[in-house]
Amino acid sequence: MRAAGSISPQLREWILATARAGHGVPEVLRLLKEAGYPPAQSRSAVAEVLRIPLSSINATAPAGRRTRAPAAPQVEVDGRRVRVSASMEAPVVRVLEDLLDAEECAALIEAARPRLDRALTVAEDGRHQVDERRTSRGMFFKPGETPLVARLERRLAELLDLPVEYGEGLQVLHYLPGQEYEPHYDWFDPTQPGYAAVTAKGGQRVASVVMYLNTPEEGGGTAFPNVGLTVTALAGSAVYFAYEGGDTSSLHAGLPVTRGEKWIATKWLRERPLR
Ligand SMILES: O=C(O)CCC(=O)C(=O)O
Ligand SMILES: [Fe+2]
Repeated sequence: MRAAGSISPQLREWILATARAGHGVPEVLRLLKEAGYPPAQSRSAVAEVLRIPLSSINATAPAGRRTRAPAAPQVEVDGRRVRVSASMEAPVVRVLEDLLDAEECAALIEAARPRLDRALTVAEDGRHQVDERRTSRGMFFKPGETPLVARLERRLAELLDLPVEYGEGLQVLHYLPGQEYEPHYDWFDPTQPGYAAVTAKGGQRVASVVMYLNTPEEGGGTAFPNVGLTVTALAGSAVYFAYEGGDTSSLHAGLPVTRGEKWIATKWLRERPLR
């Protein structure tokens, strides 16, 4: 192990510049490994330079669970056939057809509609905040709040091979023309001061499922700008994507709705049980 203070000025500068350029800790570590630095040394250097607890980036910390990506061509879950119509590996993306039926989509929208509020994001200090990057309105269901929510949670658990306790409460978002969700990552940035608080229960997020509850007349797809992919918002279908914390290829956005409206339900999955 390297003693504190023995990091060369060049390495210190490089770590700072790379983190400031928007690369997450795992990406910084990957680049260091590529450049030939021993992993343990890299971890302690990154922890010291970025002033984050070594335990939050230590590879020896108990590894949490991951989701299983649904396999093409189709998966039988909850008595239905979910078709996997497109797959990508970097980032891990699956486009899922017929995950929800029309009645389920309509029932979720109607249950959410009276409870919509300005959608919040998680601030750097871990608190929820109103954010200009996210202009939609939304609400959260409590885990298992209604029989329909509970059934969807079980369906997703079976589909992704991850028990329901690893899932955050289902979120429903509503976008009107002009509203969007600008490019962002769903994983929590370990370099942010609020990281310990948001991950204290459940740990890091490992995957997301964005379910389309209606088909917008125009616009409103989910874009992955780093890989040039846009998934069309089609009622009843969904996009699943997984990321090891810091996977910058998972950058994604809810594109502006240009005509009509857009309703989605999002499920975020954690590496450890939340309850
Ligand atoms: O609206 C979308 O298509 C994307 C939503 C999203 O990224 C999220 O809820 O985290
Ligand atoms: Fe997202």
